[in-house]
Parts: sequence; C-alpha cells; structure tokens
Amino acid sequence: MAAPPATASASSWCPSAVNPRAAASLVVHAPPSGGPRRGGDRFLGVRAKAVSGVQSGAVVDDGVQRPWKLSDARLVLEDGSVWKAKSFGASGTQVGEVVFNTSLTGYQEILTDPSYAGQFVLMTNPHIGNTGVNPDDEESNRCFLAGLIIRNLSICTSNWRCKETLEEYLMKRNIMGIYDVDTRAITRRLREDGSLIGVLSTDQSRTDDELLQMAKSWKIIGVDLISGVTCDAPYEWADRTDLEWEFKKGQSTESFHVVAYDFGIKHNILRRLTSYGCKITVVPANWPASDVLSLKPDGVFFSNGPGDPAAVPYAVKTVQEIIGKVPVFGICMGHQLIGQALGGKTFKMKFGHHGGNHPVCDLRSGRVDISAQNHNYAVDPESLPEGVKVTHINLNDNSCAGLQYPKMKLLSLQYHPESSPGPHDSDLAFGEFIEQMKNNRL
Ligand SMILES: NC(=O)CC[C@H](N)C(=O)O
Repeated sequence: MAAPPATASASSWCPSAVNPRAAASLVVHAPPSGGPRRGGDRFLGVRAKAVSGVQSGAVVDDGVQRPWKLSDARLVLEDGSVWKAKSFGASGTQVGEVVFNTSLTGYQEILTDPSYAGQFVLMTNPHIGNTGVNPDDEESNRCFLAGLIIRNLSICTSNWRCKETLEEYLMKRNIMGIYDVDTRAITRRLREDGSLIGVLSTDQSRTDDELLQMAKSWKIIGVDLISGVTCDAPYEWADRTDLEWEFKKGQSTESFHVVAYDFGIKHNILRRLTSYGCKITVVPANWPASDVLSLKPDGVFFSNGPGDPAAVPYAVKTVQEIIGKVPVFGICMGHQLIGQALGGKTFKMKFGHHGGNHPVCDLRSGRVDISAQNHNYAVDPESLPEGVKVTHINLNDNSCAGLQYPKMKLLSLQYHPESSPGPHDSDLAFGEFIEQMKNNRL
C-alpha cells in the first residue's frame, strides 16, 4: 500500500492536485480525522459490540501504539484512489457504483429505495444517523443498495419515532457502511471525473491491487437490475398517506383502477396514488401487457427502478404495447422507458442527480419546484418524435425532466413527485394523472 502523499494537506487532497489517473498508481487517503475527534471516537466503545474487528483496546498501526484504530475499511475506486475509513454495519467486500446524494436527511428512505441497487450512496451532508431508523419510513421491504458512505456517524439518536440506530439497522440487513472518510473530496472527484465503480472492503487480507482489479472488471452499464428488485407476483395496494401526514386538501371522490408496473417501486408512490383516489394492482416487471390491458384499468403507471433503461428491452416492449391505449404516467425509470418506447434514446449522465434540492421548471407554467431526484440516465429530447413535449427541465443542467404526449395520454417525470425523502412541491403531478384518467372517461 502506498504511503499517503508526503505533503498531505487539505488542498493536496483535492482531485486536481492528486489525481491518481495522472499518477497511474494507487494513492492512499487517510481518514480525515486521523484519530479520535471530539465526540466521534467516544463512539468506538459503543460500536465495539456490534462491529466485528473493532475493539477499544490498543492497536498498533504504522508502528505507533494508539488506543483507537485508524481505519478498518477501505474504499478503492476504479481510478486507483484508496480511501481509508472506519466501518459500521456489515463487514465483507462489496462492489458497486459510487454516487453522491445531496439530501440533508432521509437516509432511511434512500437506503430502501430499490433504484439504488448496485450503487454505494455517499451522503454529502456530513452528519448522518441522528434520527435513527423507524418502521414507517421504509420505501420498500429491503435495502438493495451496495452500501452507505458517510463523513460522521452521529453518536446518539434523538427522534420520537426512532426504534433502532442506523448501525443496528445496517447490521441486521447485512449492508456495509463506512464513516470517517473525506466525503467532500470523493464528491469533488465524482463531479470532475464522473461516477466511479468502487470496492468497499473490511477484509485486510485483500491487497489494494486486488480490490482495484475487482472495481475495474465490474460493470453496471447494460445490466438488467430490475429483475433483482421487482415483486414475484401481482398484489393489491390500498394504503394511503396517513392522515396525520396528509398535506393534500380535500378527499378524492372518484376512484380509479391503476395497474402499476413494479420496476423497483417506492411505497410512497403507491401511497400518494391511493391518497389521490386510486385502487392499485401492482404487477411484476415482466407481466404481459395483454394481461394488464385485459383488466381494463383506468390508467397504467410505470415505476422508478435501478440501472440502465437500455438494458431492459422487455420492459420497453411492454410500455410500447400499452401507450396510446390507456392514460399512462411514468416516474424516473418509468419516464426513461417511455422515452425509449417512443423511439427516443437514453444516455448515461456524468454523475447523475441524487438529492432533495434540484430545481425543476415546468415549462408550461414557468413554475419552479424544488424536487427529489435519483437518476444516472436521462432521455435525450432531440431523439424524441414530433408531438412529444418536454414539459419540465432540471434547472441545474437543463436536462429533460418531464414529458407529455397528449395524443397518447401520456405523462412522465424524471424526478420524484412522491418525494420520500424530499420536498412535496411536485405532488400535484399525481393530480395531473388523475385528470388525464378523468378526461379519458368522458
Ligand atoms: N430512480 C430511478 O428510477 C432511477 C432510474 C435509472 N435507474 C437511473 O439511474 O437513471
């Protein structure tokens, strides 16, 4: 393992100063704290019970005896950078794509969003874990992501809904987490070089080179990740947003039967559709379009989901067979599949959009919403046929954030009107889908 740069200082860690691509060799980055910091390492005693290999006894590292461990995990990125960190949650070795999420909180919803399958989520907010975890904020029944990367793990939890700590939660679900790593430096690198594949390991017997080779030989583009997260069989969904939390005024009087394709669906999409008066049948990603249409639904919903939309031609074909026959609404992966089904192209973005603070403009009204986003791919509007309207753009980079094709009674959004986590500004999009189904009845 190469030694940290001799002149390691805050500025020498910035990607332009120490760029492993330029150096063409492994560059090791020590944890930013370099040892116990106020609060942070009092935590070691608490963690010792849960995490194997972390003891509060003296540790000899680099020939120096200290009462704490400098690091017990490594994140090795495909560009050759090695980031030493402390582990919490599961131990082991895991490969995935590293993306950064700019939400201030909502880590539990992020952990259970199936669209993160195959990815490590790095939270840019430095303080994570302070609200613990509760049974109500799950966005699916499992954590599908590769792991969680954070700067500081809160030493205590203080929320009236908290039932367990973030660490206990990750341990139970066998998900790896690391903290005490320079998340800001990694984020700057991802912004400069684009999303990177990484390997996270607590296994000291593996060399940095081995982990680097693992990262370099792993692929996420062109892989069908939907089949690993979709449900096995159809089911009915009837839960609405709890009245305690409901912010929509007025009760829905009319009821609509919606079939929702589960490409990795988030629970809050189902809750919001139900709150707007929908009765929902959820079907697996490979459910035949003919079976769905034979149910004579008022509308069909195409959900969010992980991975590359170009890697799931079966789903594109399904969308093609349904659009134009009944009103449809797509969110995120659903939006991308609609784009492809219309004959358009999707492409991989440099580092994607992940966070609850993305400004989106509805070009029809000029209204700007602050939105929740989580995607690495986008629809190329130039590739769409005439008549398809780009209704929304992301104001950070002008990328396509929404489509409408009145001829086909079709609406779609690249971002997440259901939020969870994130602002509720775009909730009215569900109302637009309802209006579309209403008008189709007339
Ligand atoms: N949230 C989602 O549906 C993600 C869509 C797609 N997997 C992407 O990364 O672009």
